[in-house]
Order: sequence, then C-alpha cells, then structure tokens
Amino acid sequence: MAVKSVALVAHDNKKEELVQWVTDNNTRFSPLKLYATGTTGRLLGERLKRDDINVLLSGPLGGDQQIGAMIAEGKIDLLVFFWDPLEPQPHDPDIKALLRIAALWNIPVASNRATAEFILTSAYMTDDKHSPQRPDFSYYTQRKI
Ligand SMILES: O=C(CO)COP(=O)(O)O
Repeated sequence: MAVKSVALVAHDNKKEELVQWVTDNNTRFSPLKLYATGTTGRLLGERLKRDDINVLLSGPLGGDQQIGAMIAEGKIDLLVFFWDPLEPQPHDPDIKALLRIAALWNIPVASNRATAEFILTSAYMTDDKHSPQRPDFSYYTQRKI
C-alpha cells in the first residue's frame, strides 16, 4: 500500500487542538508519513512518542514555504493546517502562499478539526487506486510569450 504523506501545521492557539486530535486518532496516523513545521512537529513528537516525524523549520522561519515546496513537488497528499482566525501572524504572506499552492495543486486541506475528521476517515485515505488528479499546467508552461 502506498503510504500517504500528511503535513501537520498549527498556529500557537491551535496547537493543543491539533496535537490532541492527532493523539486521539493515533491508530489512523501511525501508518502515515508525517511532516510538520518546527514547533508543531516537536510537540507532536513529544506527545505521540514518535521520532519519525519529519520536522521542518518553524513556520515563521520558512517552514510554511518548505511544505509549500513539497506540495508543488507532489510529495504531500494531505495538508492539515489549523490556522488561527483570531490572531494576525507575522508571516501572513507565507501562510497565504501555502494555502494558495495547496489549492493550485489540488490537494485536500483541512483547516479545522471537523474537516480533518471527514478527510481522515474517508475511504480514499486507504484506497491505493485513488489519488486526486494532479492538474496539468501545460497550457501555462507551453504558452507563447
Ligand atoms: O506558524 C506556523 C504556520 O504558519 C506553524 O509553525 P510552528 O509549527 O513552527 O509553530
């Protein structure tokens, strides 16, 4: 079975919610390959007692952009990003860029626990034959300039 790669990101006020949700669903998460921004990844590793989480840079230090680059390269199947709707973030352009690139490359994105639950329990999570269609941007890359 192809192992799905999941990127996990949460802003400070949402970190406990994300870590608790992942812990509550540990059985579903254990076969998945996990990537996370720096602080989110550290907290997840401590709580889940997993030392195989791929911890990237902290979001404001470039971690969001690292995940965005992985999405563009087709290396991430699902983005779970509990962003904070109540607090401005210093790296807002990076957050927008990450959400944009996820929309562009047609990967599923969960921004809250309710959506994350729907996705995690979807039959597609364990269906090898299904993967979202990767968009064809040849009309753009081949355009006449
Ligand atoms: O800021 C973030 C996402 O925008 C998350 O980064 P950390 O997990 O390092 O706190």
